[in-house]
Amino acid sequence: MKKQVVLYKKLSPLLMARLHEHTDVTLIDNLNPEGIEQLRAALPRAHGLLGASLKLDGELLDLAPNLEAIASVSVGVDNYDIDYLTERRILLSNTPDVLTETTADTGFALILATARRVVELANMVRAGQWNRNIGPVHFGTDVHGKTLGIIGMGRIGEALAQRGHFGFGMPVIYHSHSPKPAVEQRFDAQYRSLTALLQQADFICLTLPLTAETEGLIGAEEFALMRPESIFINISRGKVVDEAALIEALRTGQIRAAGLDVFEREPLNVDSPLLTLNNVVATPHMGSATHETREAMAGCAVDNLLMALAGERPKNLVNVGAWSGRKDFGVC
Ligand SMILES: NC(=O)C1=CN([C@@H]2O[C@H](COP(=O)(O)OP(=O)(O)OC[C@H]3O[C@@H](n4cnc5c(N)ncnc54)[C@H](OP(=O)(O)O)[C@@H]3O)[C@@H](O)[C@H]2O)C=CC1
Ligand SMILES: O=CC(=O)O
Repeated sequence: MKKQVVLYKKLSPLLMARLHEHTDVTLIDNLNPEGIEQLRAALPRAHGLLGASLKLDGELLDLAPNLEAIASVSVGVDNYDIDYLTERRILLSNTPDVLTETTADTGFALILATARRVVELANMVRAGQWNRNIGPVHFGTDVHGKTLGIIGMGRIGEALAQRGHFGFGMPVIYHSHSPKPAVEQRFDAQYRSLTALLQQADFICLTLPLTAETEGLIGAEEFALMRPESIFINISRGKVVDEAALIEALRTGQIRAAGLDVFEREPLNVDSPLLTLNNVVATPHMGSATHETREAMAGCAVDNLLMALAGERPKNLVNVGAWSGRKDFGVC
């Protein structure tokens, strides 16, 4: 008998065919209230789940007594209760690496767009307001040669450092749990405390995960350490930042501008004060959103799920404790 998989994200025909070959698939193609009801109805028979952008907590997963594995089509795993999954020995996998370069490209797009006011000035042209040569009131600020500050020197942080160092001649400073000698050597980067980074960087870029430790990491006190020339970029998760404090910092000129791909609540409400500010470039959580990368992520998730359902350790296992737990209990 084939195992039952519930998909809550559409896949390409190629990946769909691959999944169908090995499993019985139920597709929930919309996560509206009706789709969530369909998901709840499908959970009791599910052995595997594959999807993204949905909070899967214990309340929902208690409906899935046969669940063996969840393959998230994302690198971030803040939508999952890892302790709960580990306790139930449900294998959680994610999709690191394949999205690193694309997400760093998005980060750099936001750096350039905010510094050079690309969106604001392009909108001015569209609105028919380009009536004479632009002057200082419309000038931006240079990117090349400025100090790039990276908070969270992991895969994406490193890819951002590569772009800044080699592409734009930017001195790189960074903050992480611990110094990274290999990164320092490669990009001539220097480790800083969080406080020193916030005070010294021209571009302050968040590339860390949302965890209990990072939630609300950047608030009023942290914005107060930045300078009026500082540009703040968030491509990690909205909840790492106190959004009200960010809005205040932008409004009062405590910082120059912000490039934001992620928000406390997504999709961002059209009434958000952020959208009234010209010095904000807001994008719709599109860090990894290219055809190539999204297909690679989905392929990676399908591989992980099929491995897990075949009793093998998925390549990108997140909760290693669930695997050792399985072995201890003789499940595999
Ligand atoms: N906007 C988008 O579309 C996308 C957003 N993302 C987000 O980016 C995040 C990072 O992805 P990725 O680079 O692959 O992950 P990595 O795990 O490779 O890197 C994360 C880094 O953050 C650092 N970190 C974690 N907690 C802290 C902390 N409290 N203080 C300082 N540093 C910390 C870690 O440091 P150390 O190594 O020292 O422990 C680690 O190096 C994802 O979790 C996701 O939330 C990812 C893809 C797309
Ligand atoms: O935000 C995207 C992710 O992959 O995580």
